[in-house]
Amino acid sequence: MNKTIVLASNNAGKIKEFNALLSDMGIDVKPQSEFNVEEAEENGLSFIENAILKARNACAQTGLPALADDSGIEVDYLNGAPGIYSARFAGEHGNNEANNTLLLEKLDGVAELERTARFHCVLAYMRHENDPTPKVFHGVWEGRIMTSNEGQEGFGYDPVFYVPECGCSAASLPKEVKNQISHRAKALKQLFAAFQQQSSLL
Ligand SMILES: O=c1nc[nH]c2c1ncn2[C@H]1C[C@H](O)[C@@H](COP(=O)(O)OP(=O)(O)OP(=O)(O)O)O1
Ligand SMILES: [Mg+2]
Repeated sequence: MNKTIVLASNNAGKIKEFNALLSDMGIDVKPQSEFNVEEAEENGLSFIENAILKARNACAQTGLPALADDSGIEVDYLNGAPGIYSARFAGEHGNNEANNTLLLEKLDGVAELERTARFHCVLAYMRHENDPTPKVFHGVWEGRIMTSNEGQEGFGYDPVFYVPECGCSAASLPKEVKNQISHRAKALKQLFAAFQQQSSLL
């Protein structure tokens, strides 16, 4: 398995995690910035649609197979928000600090049991632009929203995401631990199993 796959993401935090996880699997992934891929418009109405849009866009602009990740956090008290809009919850795309502050504000005074939330990671893998059967994988990580920021590791909502199985925030976990148990790790394990079962995918 030594073929190049384009990673259809511009998120530095995600790219780091993919590099760590996929190099363990012997897969060579290159971020789309190396091919000057212009970002896709994420106008789908689900993680699945957005992941496919991003993968197809990267295939079209590189002629290579592509893997995209659309992910976000679903908060029960907010009826599932921010969901697919997680990256722009507070308005400006990718302003993690503002997103976390807004989320803490919206849950101000809400009791622990009502603060349940989960991360979703949907991966879409496409062999080429017109691939009629994109492979889609979905990982979920259950937790709840903290009452303040904690921890320096990770990215995005990690400082406000409490991981019950570890008793701390996701941003307090060493990256090796997060990369074993996260939504992204779970989806990638499925992808890897599919690659092993069906080598014609690569
Ligand atoms: O493990 C995670 N730990 C913390 N936060 C996370 C995680 N995984 C996703 N997230 C958050 C970041 C962003 O607010 C949104 C993803 O948005 P999403 O559109 O998929 O990514 P993005 O625009 O940052 O980069 P790109 O589309 O180029 O891959 O969910
Ligand atoms: Mg995005």
